[in-house]
Amino acid sequence: MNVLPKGVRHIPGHLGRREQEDLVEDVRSVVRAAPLFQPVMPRSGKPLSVKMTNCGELGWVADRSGYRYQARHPDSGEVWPPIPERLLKLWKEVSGHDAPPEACLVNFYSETAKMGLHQDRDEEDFTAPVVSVSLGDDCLFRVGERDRDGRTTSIKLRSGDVVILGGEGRLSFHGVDRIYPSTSTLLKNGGRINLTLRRVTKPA
Ligand SMILES: O=C(O)CCC(=O)C(=O)O
Ligand SMILES: [Fe+2]
Repeated sequence: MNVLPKGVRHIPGHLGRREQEDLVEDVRSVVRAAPLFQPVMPRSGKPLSVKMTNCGELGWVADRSGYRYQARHPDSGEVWPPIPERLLKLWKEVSGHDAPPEACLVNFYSETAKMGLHQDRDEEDFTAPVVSVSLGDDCLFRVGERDRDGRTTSIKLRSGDVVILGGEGRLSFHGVDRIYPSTSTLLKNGGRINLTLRRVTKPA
């Protein structure tokens, strides 16, 4: 069995098939209100391989001027749609944190997409965990420690799995090395959706 770094929790199969299907419907409504956009690397402008959107009071965006949270969609200028009730419920179940999430990033991975090793550190406050949900095709998820050169462990994430980075694991480096095409029947056109719930602002 893989030993995960301290503060990193993997809950395989937390969501059953029906719940996953309901979440996909929720994501579809979010995408209708806030279409997927193409994030790019700051400075270089090189596109990331994932497409993104958000729901919640704040959304995470990446463009030539940097990585940040903002209240509006970068293309349409509209506020983000609210975080679906189902995800607020999940946060209550697993986060161990009183205050609700402020941001939910929706990442869409095609069969060839990946995400380089990084820390989630654009938030003002790290006392709340990061809670993330996988839907659709399996992926190879890599997670390490607080420094980039630390030991890393790789685990397969499947549809319905939940990962929590909290406490000592809140700033663990992590990334997605690959997607395993056609491993799930959840999404009609294949690929993987990741939903990442975070608190952004410091408690009042
Ligand atoms: O897709 C995943 O499982 C991880 C996504 C992620 O790390 C992020 O959006 O910051
Ligand atoms: Fe991340």
